[in-house]
Amino acid sequence: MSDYQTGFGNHFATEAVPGSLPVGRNSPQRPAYGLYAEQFSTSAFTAPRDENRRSWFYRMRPMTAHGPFEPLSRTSSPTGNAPVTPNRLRWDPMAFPSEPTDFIDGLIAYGENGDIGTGAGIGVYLYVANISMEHRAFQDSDGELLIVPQQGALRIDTEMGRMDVPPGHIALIPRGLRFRVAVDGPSRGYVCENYGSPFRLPDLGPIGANGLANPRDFETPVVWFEDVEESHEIVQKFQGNLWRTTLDHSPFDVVAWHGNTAPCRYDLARFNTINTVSFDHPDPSIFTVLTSPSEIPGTANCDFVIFPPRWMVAEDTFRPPWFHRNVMSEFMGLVHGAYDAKEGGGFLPGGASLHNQMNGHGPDAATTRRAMEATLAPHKIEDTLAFMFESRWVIRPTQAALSAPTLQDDYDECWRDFPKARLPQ
Ligand SMILES: O=C(O)Cc1cc(O)ccc1O
Ligand SMILES: [Fe+2]
Repeated sequence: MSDYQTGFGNHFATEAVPGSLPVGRNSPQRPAYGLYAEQFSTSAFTAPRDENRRSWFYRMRPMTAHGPFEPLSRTSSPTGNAPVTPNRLRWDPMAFPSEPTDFIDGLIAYGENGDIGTGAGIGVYLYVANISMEHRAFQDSDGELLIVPQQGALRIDTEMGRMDVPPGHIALIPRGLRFRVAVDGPSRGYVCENYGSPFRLPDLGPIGANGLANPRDFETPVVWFEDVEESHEIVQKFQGNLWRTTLDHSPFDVVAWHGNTAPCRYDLARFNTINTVSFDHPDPSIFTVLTSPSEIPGTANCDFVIFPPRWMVAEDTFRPPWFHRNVMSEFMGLVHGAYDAKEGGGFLPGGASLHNQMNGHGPDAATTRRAMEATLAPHKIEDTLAFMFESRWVIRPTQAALSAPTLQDDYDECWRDFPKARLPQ
């Protein structure tokens, strides 16, 4: 006969071995007996309190320690499409092209979710470019573009003004606005194409009136135009496909404008990073720069989250990101430096990783060992700038991304060799 805890949706607590459940905290530096702490999130971190669901597990081995899933012979999709892999994926940075390649030609789709037709979801791209767009402009009717340069400063000329966007900055281009990108040497970066509601600043709740990304640090260009009577190609992305037409003059001929939809840039170094000054590793939603809400409160179509340089001061805490299964799907990139969950290497500037809905991920074995052994003095994580596009829908990797030579075939190996907990006899 089993024992039970009664009630629906309570905050339950249960332990099979006395002393295995930490008291008053979630993620101590060394959980009892060498157990591993893991968060199991079945709602978005930011779901309203009444809807928020998560539990913490203390287990003998991290659930990340497994090899790739393979299709069961019975796996088939009702639509006949290839099954979406549940596997954790990681890519090395793309090489720079040897052929002349501009921003449009160098955009490579890595994943997508939702549906362009109904205006939900995101497309995720990486770009590599080595020449500027000349007599050519791009218009994305399918979504707003969040551009994250990783190498090479971009000069983005838009119908509403011009912006310089070096690595460490982001640019936000409204859906449908025409723009061209000039590069200064080999350039690489990431793009989130947002089919859903436009990105906005997150509510701050108990943080108060100030903090995270502050409105006054976003910079929208003043008007700029050119009077050029030369042929220009206009490339439009519409319902997933590229279309082209020509104009006999420059599209950048807006002489004045007013209104509240406009491009902007933001220096991520201005982000006011907030974190614990006591214990436990807070949910990464505290690092949200911008959010595109969906129709479910607190459950984003897409959150843009950064992991900037910051002080780590938490006491008796496992300081890196914890082991995690998440109802939300996470695409990550790295602008520079190293990411604190992957000290074992393999997640490189310009590279990317994808941890889709409910698939276990977290610190690699090297990071875990070091974090459990560390002396917990205040420590500044310098030279780091990772980010995440986090979405309520599974991000389906594209065929191009799955067959790219940069796809690592040994990603799962980083979660091998965790020592098993030793329970009292
Ligand atoms: O590295 C990740 O996957 C992102 C992430 C960061 C963090 O601080 C906590 C949880 C988490 O999933
Ligand atoms: Fe995660």
